[in-house]
Parts: sequence; C-alpha cells; structure tokens
Amino acid sequence: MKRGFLNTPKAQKQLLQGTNTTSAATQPAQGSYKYGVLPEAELALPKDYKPLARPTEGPDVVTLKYGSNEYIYATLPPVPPGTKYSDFLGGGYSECWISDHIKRTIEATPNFPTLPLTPTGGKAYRIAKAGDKGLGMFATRLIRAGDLIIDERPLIVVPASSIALEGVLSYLANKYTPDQRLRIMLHEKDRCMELAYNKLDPERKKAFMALFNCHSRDGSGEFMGRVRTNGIGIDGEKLRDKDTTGDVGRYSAVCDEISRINHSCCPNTVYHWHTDTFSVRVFAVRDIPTGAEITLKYCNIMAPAAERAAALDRYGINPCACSVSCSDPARAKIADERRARLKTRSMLVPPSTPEDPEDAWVQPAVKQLRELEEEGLQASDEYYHALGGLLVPYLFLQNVDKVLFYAKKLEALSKARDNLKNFEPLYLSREGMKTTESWKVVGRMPKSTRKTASGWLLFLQSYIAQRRTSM
Ligand SMILES: C[S@@+](CC[C@H](N)C(=O)[O-])C[C@H]1O[C@@H](n2cnc3c(N)ncnc32)[C@H](O)[C@@H]1O
Repeated sequence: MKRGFLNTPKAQKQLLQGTNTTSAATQPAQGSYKYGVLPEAELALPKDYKPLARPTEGPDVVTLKYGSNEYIYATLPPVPPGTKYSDFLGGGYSECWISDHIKRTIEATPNFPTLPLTPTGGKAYRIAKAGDKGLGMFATRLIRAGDLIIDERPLIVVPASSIALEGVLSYLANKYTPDQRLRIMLHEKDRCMELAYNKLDPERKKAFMALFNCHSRDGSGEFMGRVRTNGIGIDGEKLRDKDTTGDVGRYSAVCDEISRINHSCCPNTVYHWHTDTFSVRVFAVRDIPTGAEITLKYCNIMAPAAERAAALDRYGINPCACSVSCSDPARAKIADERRARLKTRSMLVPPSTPEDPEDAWVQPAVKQLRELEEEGLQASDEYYHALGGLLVPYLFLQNVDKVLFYAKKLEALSKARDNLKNFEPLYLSREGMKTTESWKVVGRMPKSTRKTASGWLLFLQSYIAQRRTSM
C-alpha cells in the first residue's frame, strides 16, 4: 500500500527543507523520522521546548496558517450538529485536519457526497488473526478478479507530508539540532492529529485506538503512530495543498477495516481514493479463494527484495511474512531476477516462419504474462500493460477465442484499476469484436499484407489512433 507519505525519505527531506525561502527553512536538516525502539534519551523533548499553543477546540477552527494554506478541522461529508455516528445513514463520515483549500475542492467535487458503493455480491471478508502479522482480512467466499471488496469512508483524513507545520520548523531551526527538530515536529503533529481524533464519536475513537501502532516506541505518539502505521496516501494530484509539489501537501486516510489489510509482495488487491464518495475502494486483481488472506502492497512490488525490505521496515514489517519467496534468500534471489526481467516488455515482430503456428511470434508476450501471474504480480502496471499488449496481436490475427480470453481478463483488471472507461466492451463478444474498427482494418488489408510485419505496423498505427480518439 502506498502508505502515508510521511514515511518516505523524499517527503521527509522536503518537509525538513521547507517550501519557503526564509533562511531558517532553507538550512538543510539531516535525517528523517526514526522508527523502531529508540533510547529514552532520544525520545525526550528538549527541556526548554514549550509546546505550541493549542488552538481552541471548536467545530471548524483555523489551526495554522502557512503560506496560502489555512488548516482547519472539518467533518466530511458534513453532518448536522449532534449527529450520532451509529444513527447516521449516509455511509459514515470522517474527521479531517485539512487545508481550507482542500475542503473547498472536496465540496466542489461533482456528486460529492455520493454514498459509498456496495461490494460486489455483498460483504465477502472477515477480520481475523493472521499469524505473526497480527490481524488481517480474509475472504469468506470466492472473490472474483475485478470485484469491489470494500468501499470505506476513513476514520480520519490528515496531512501526509504536509507544509502545515513548516512554520514551526523555521521558528525552531536555529535553536535545536536536526534530531531535536524532528522529535519536536513529530510531537506537534501528534497533537494536531489528536484534535481530529477528539472529534470522533466514542465508537470511532475506540476503533481508531484499536488500530495497530508499529511506531509506539519512536516518539510518534498515539495518534501520529497510528497514522504512520495505517495511513493510505489519497488522490495525489487533485487533493493537494496550494503551491506544493511532490509528496508534500498531500493527504492520508486512516480507515477502520482497510487498515487491517496486510502487505504482500504478490498482493491480490489494489485500492483507489474516490472524492465523490469520500472513500477508499479495494478491488481484487485476481480470483481470491474462500479463506485466503486479502492483501495490498505497501511498497513497489517490482523492486528487488532488499529494496522492498528497506521500504517495509518503516511499516514495522521486518521480515516480510508474505511468502516464502520473500523470507527464503535463495527463493528471493530467483524472484528478483524474474521481476527484473519482467519489467521489460516483449518486442513482438511477425511473421512466424511458415512451419510455426501463426501466433508463434506472440509467444514471448504470452510467456511474460504467465510469469507475471506465477509471481502474483497482477497488481503491477507491468501486468496490465502485458495483458493489453496481448489483446492487440490477437486482434490483428483475428483469433476470436484468444481475443475473448484476454478481453475478459482485461475487463476484470480494468474494473479493479478503475479505468473501465478505457476498455472496449465490444471485444467481449464474437459478434461485437467484428464490428470494431480494429477488426475492419485487417479486413481491408490485401491478403499479402495480413499477418506480415508491414501489416502489423499499419494495424498498430490504426489501433493507437482509435484508442486516442475514443479516450
Ligand atoms: C496497517 S497494519 C495491518 C494490520 C495489522 N496486521 C493489524 O493487526 O492491525 C500494518 C502492520 O501489520 C503487520 N504486517 C502487515 N503486513 C505484514 C507482512 N507482510 N509481514 C509481516 N507483518 C506485516 C505489521 O506489524 C505492520 O506494522
């Protein structure tokens, strides 16, 4: 899962360097938020440090103003004062510490707030013990690729790597060491998050505090620790603070149930943020049998095992218990070589020699797709591109059965990736595909050109042009 950006070294560097030009903020600070078990001495705040004045608690108080962004506490979707969470029929609501700009962006989103969607075929999971990983989410029946498993409004939404506290940083910069500044920043962030927590209903407070906290001994505090452990980065480009770039200025959602989904280096789901429903959706990218654990990625699954291990360490995962190919060094080495190879797309050039089957030239791509499936990499972009890349040559060869086979897989994956609008449903039926321009282009080719390299190039040009116009 792309967890809260606070944990990425890049975000922390940006956070420390600030976005303004005051001399203090441009002083480079060393290091990043630590994690694990820190010695008592490192956990203590500097003796002379006076915590920032806390804003008066109120329904929508402005807490900090920094640059063009004012940060406020808001309930989203808005609910009438005095509403009890359990009595609210509108799909739940979240307590947010967000900039005023983001609040307005959310409220101006077409169809906000639509109700979260019902999972495909109804609820199909339970939260249960997942061995050494703590709790996890498990399928209670067969879940099909493309199915929506859960659409959940978060408990809280808070800045991930925010500029909200950078004003604090510039004020501190000349006074404390970089490590002390980091310690103070964590402390102040924890206090800001506590105010969002304070606004939760008692049952939601209980749910938040029941979440796992792998940052309990590194100075993060009860609130920040849970955000660092469970926060999911949301809708990068649309929901970002004004005048920010990169990971800074983005937001993180902490959910009740989605937070129980453990990481896997071969995950069977992907997630997306939806502002109109104000919720996080989790979709299956392959069939998940009854009883199997439902998993997400917290890091780049195409990266080598050592790189993944370093990224996962920040989420309290050490070692990763997702599969043998992660924990057994010999298996990890084989998987690394395979993943590195699978990052490169196969170049396909017809024709096959006369004695070969007519799709012999497509076989490197078929093998690549099979290997991506064997590695459990259906959640990767590489798998999506490999699947799309197979549909095209079989359309060119007018192989109806193969087009149907890959189109069905691609339809499910497009649902899961939330880009069904880029999928051509006509490929899902024998009659339909024959009415597509792709099919007709081949029909118009002289027989001597069909199934040749020059025919393939012509076909590709036409296919790409059609995709551009239909998107
Ligand atoms: C977001 S929580 C996931 C739910 C958690 N297991 C619970 O009990 O609430 C992240 C924590 O789950 C555990 N975890 C998740 N995926 C893991 C994995 N692949 N291997 C080992 N531990 C894992 C780690 O303790 C991590 O800090």
